Amino acid sequence: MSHVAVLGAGSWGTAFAKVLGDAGRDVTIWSRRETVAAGIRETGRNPHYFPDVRLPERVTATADAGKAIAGAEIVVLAVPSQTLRGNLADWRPFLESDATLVSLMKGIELGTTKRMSEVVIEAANVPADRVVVVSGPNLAPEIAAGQPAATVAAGIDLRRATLVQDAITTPYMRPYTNDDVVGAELGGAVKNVIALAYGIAEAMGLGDNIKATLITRGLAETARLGVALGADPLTFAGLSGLGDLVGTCHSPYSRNRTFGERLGRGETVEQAQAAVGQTAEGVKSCLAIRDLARKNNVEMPITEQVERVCHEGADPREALTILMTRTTKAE
Ligand SMILES: NC(=O)c1ccc[n+]([C@@H]2O[C@H](COP(=O)([O-])OP(=O)(O)OC[C@H]3O[C@@H](n4cnc5c(N)ncnc54)[C@H](O)[C@@H]3O)[C@@H](O)[C@H]2O)c1
Ligand SMILES: O=P(O)(O)OC[C@H](O)CO
Repeated sequence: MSHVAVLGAGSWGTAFAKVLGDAGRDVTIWSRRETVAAGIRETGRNPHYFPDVRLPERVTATADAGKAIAGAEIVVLAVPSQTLRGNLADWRPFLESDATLVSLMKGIELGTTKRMSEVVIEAANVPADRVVVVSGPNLAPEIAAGQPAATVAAGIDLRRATLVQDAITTPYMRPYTNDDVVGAELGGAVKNVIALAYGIAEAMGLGDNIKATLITRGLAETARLGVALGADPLTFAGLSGLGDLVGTCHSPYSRNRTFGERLGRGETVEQAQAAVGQTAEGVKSCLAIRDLARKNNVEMPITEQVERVCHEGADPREALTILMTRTTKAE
């Protein structure tokens, strides 16, 4: 069996490589920083992200993308959404002609408003059936610690979705297949925006009623956009929809929720980014999702207000007032 390449040695790339290794796959992680790659090779741990987590012996690392990708039948993409296109331009020459490309990203590209699988198809110049999206309630620190979790491997080619499902099945990870790529990707991208709103609400000392409302109405606007783009509405009731939304909003591990809490305490986006350190996709994606919704004449009031708070300096209290005083309507 050929090895799996995991491109990106951040929080999720590292935890996902551990899952693959525990499922019996030989894994090569590509890290941008040679120090991180050397740390993984020499200590069997990612010194920057999970210094206390021992990676399986089958997992190694390199800072040479060509070496990581050559011969891999599965190539896992685990970089920030906004850098993916540029990264793929560099990696494309090394891809095997039948490799399955797995997207772990939960974002929408700024400017183009494209989903990550669309970016992969374009930038790697591969047909849509070669892309599988993995998305679900998958907080990396829990998974790195071996806590049980489930996820979705979504692809239009069931054979490839099943290939990925098999490659990540372990006693602590239970993956389901799904053919709704659009629904899986939108659930993952929009939940980050709603988690920002949830974090803001938490920091403002708002009660459980309104936080439950944010989750429920957040899912409603996610599904509205999804249906307009051809997703199956039922996908939003599944792991990559409601599951991920609830997991992210509730978890102190969530970078998006934490980022929102900092904004809700009055920090600027720059201060919150410096404190969180890692990728909080919703901060940039809220702009792209808002634009995508407007293009498709879909109302996304929570996303609109998160964008105003993140990028237009709006006061969260004013944003809440706007949401609460919208024209009343049927559910
Ligand atoms: N962490 C999680 O729990 C989790 C779970 C599911 C999905 N995701 C998604 O996975 C994706 C990656 O997130 P993460 O948690 O690994 O983020 P992270 O911030 O922990 O890691 C990002 C990695 O990308 C690298 N990177 C940054 N800029 C780069 C560039 N220009 N080119 C190449 N590499 C670059 C960083 O060095 C780092 O290794 C995001 O879309 C996120 O939403 C994360
Ligand atoms: O830490 P976050 O907010 O990026 O969320 C991580 C995962 O997407 C949860 O499924």
